[in-house]
Amino acid sequence: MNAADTQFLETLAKLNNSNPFSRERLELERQALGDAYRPDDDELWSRTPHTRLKERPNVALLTERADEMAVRMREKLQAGETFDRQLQEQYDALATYVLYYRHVAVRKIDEIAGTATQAKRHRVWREFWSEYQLFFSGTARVGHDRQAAAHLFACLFQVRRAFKHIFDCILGESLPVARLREQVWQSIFTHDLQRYRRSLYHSLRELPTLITGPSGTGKELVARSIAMSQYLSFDPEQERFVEDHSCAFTPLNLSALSPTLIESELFGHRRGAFTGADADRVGWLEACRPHGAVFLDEIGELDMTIQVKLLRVLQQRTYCRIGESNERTFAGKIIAATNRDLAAEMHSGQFRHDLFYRLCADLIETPSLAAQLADRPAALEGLVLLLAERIAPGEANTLASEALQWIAKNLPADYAWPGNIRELEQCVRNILVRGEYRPHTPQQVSRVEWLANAESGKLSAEQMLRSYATWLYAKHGTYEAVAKQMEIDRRTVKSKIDQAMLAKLQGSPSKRA
Ligand SMILES: Nc1ncnc2c1ncn2[C@@H]1O[C@H](COP(=O)(O)OP(=O)(O)OP(=O)(O)O)[C@@H](O)[C@H]1O
Repeated sequence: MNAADTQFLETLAKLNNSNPFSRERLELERQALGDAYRPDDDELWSRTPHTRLKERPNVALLTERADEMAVRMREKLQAGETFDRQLQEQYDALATYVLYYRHVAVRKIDEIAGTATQAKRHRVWREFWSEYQLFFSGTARVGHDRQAAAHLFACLFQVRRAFKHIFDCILGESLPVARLREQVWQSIFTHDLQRYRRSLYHSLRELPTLITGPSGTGKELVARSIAMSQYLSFDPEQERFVEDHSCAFTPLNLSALSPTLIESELFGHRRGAFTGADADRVGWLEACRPHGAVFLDEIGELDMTIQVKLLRVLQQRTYCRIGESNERTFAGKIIAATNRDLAAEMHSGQFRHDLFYRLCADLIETPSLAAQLADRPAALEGLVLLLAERIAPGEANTLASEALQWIAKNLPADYAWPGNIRELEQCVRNILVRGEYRPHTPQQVSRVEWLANAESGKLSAEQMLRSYATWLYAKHGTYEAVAKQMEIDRRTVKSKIDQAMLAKLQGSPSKRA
């Protein structure tokens, strides 16, 4: 093996364990390929409307070289040569890389998943297993049996799913969004993929993830990507995954529910536990599969008494149904989100310290669209085109150019997009349907739908109270601030918020429960 081979092998071992959304990854590709590296292919970390990963020449070149070197090294092993520990580890990484690209990356997810036909799954697994044996039997690799192969297959399938969800769903070419993709990957695998594969793949779900960021910046999207990318064991005897990954996500919008309902939805209840509980009910924590996640949207809304119970779930993984005393164990992952300043709420006594710190073990922040465009104004073009592909696939190019022209002509260059990507999506949709878009700023909605009604004397005292409370809430963002201004109690404010009006004020569709 010459110096170039040694350098390639060393770098590829690092690359095999690196975060594909990091800048480090591009640097490693550059090192591994040397003069052959194509600098014009520098976009792995940010998907553009014109780039797809499999078309990247650098990846194709790397795969080709890795393939060729893996076969050479395998022949040496078969001829009786032995590798020292370091070389053996590098060979393991090289073989893993090759197995991924030959058997997993080239497959569509539903060719491998639990939903695939038995015949398809059988073929994919058998091909993987037989090449795994070719690479590893007779080597010093620890545990090169069927179970070890099944575990590696499961990990590589997880990598495939995570990559697809993050790369395809979290759009944006700016640096803040590139960092977001990198963070999401770390939430799934940590920063050390090798350690994850070795020992963390089952226990990492015990760490909750907290996603913060303004409304409409993709917090739910991020939560879904994490939930759908959890580890699933592969059973080599049955030749199938233990579960279907597609039903792993359970979202719960806490702001739309009363405290009693939240408690019952989350923990379940026993028949007769409270008025109206006329049958036993399984809560979301109980229904969540071990590889799944419960997503608690608007965690800042959680009542203090439920915060205590949730803390117990996070610390001890246990909870009780309402009206029961026997403890049950929660098997999945908790993902929470908020667009409020949870640290400030903790300091003002509205959110428990212990729960806050527990949730912060893994923190992700979604950037506002304004921050993305400040970093890279041209990112708007790519986003509009990708959103247009989602909205009207057959008309994406024409719709995107119509939308971009309309935006350039009618909105100020520094328009802040207060509803973020959700608003941009709505703008593109409106332009498709009506050929124009009218931003729903708080001032406009208030003038058109509320003050105008008040001026014409149409509102009852109750409607007036609800509208005013909602309008203030949209401005201030907390019940406390509204309560203080209106000189009424926080709970009354909460009960008066009109969700439909709030959604309009925030430029977003009404929340579902
Ligand atoms: N980075 C992104 N890439 C692609 N789509 C995005 C992105 N961010 C947001 N969106 C889209 O914007 C819409 C709103 O996203 P989502 O519901 O995840 O936002 P959110 O931050 O959870 O909002 P809220 O705080 O109001 O619940 C969705 O249609 C989502 O697909």
